[in-house]
Amino acid sequence: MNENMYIVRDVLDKGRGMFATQDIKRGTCVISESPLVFVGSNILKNLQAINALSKKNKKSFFALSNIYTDDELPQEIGIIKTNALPLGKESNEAAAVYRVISRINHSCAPNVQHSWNSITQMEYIYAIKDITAGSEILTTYVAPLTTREARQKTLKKSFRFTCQCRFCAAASSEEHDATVTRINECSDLIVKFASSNPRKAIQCVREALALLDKIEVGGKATFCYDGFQINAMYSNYKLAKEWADLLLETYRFEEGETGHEYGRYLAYSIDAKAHEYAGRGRYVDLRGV
Ligand SMILES: C[S@@+](CC[C@H](N)C(=O)[O-])C[C@H]1O[C@@H](n2cnc3c(N)ncnc32)[C@H](O)[C@@H]1O
Repeated sequence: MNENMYIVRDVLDKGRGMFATQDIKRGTCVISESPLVFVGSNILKNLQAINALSKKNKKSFFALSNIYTDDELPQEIGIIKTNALPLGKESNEAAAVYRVISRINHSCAPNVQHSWNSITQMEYIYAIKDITAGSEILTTYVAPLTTREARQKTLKKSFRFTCQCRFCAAASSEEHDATVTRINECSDLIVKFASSNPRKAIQCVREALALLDKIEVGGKATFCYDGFQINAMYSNYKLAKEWADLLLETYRFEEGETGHEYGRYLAYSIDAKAHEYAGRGRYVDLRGV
């Protein structure tokens, strides 16, 4: 763990939070950390897991914030509900609580992204944009490609605060909503056109990537994957290789080399034909799209 890149300190109206102590370049792993405790939907199991913690870890756990103090919940459950982060789909466990990572506050315009690695059993936090020394390190607690209303509703219900980020500010929320709505439309159009009109599908991939560049909330690797897959499917292997390289680079910036898809994407960049759908469609010239 690199303790020098950040500090955890009090922050006005948010409790504690994490701040950069130096300039951090996009793609840097800001922190990697093993969970204090794994948690799931079984309350009894959660309480037993917390009870089994070492004295030091128990102290760290009970030092975390609890926003559910008025709800007559056991303190342990309040802390879990405030601090647990979901793990990846490939994990046997649902979520985990961390001594340091659980201190990261929310923004709908985050500068870091979480990534769970089920082999190392660690959570990694990667900078998705350059972060200047002194800035707060912020992740998103909600799906970033949703409208302001939906994000605010979830944050209020689950975390009991109103986000004041630039995308929630009245002046820019309408434009941001229109952008995320269009990105989601592009996503649907890619699925619709992938098998009938691959040129149109690639156009939608490019449009979504350009819009994501504008709002910088991460999530570009998914579209790079679409670009790669469509080119591989219609036997445009030279282009597929270019998309696979872009996919690998984008994924490395978003999820790091510790991301669980990194090995698979590396294989595509070495050999675009490694994809299961490679050459499945009749050849369509996708050059110049
Ligand atoms: C996982 S904890 C984050 C660390 C917490 N601030 C602390 O003091 O330990 C989540 C809680 O932090 C606070 N929080 C996170 N992001 C916030 C934000 N953007 N504005 C206000 N409060 C925020 C809320 O109380 C939320 O329920």
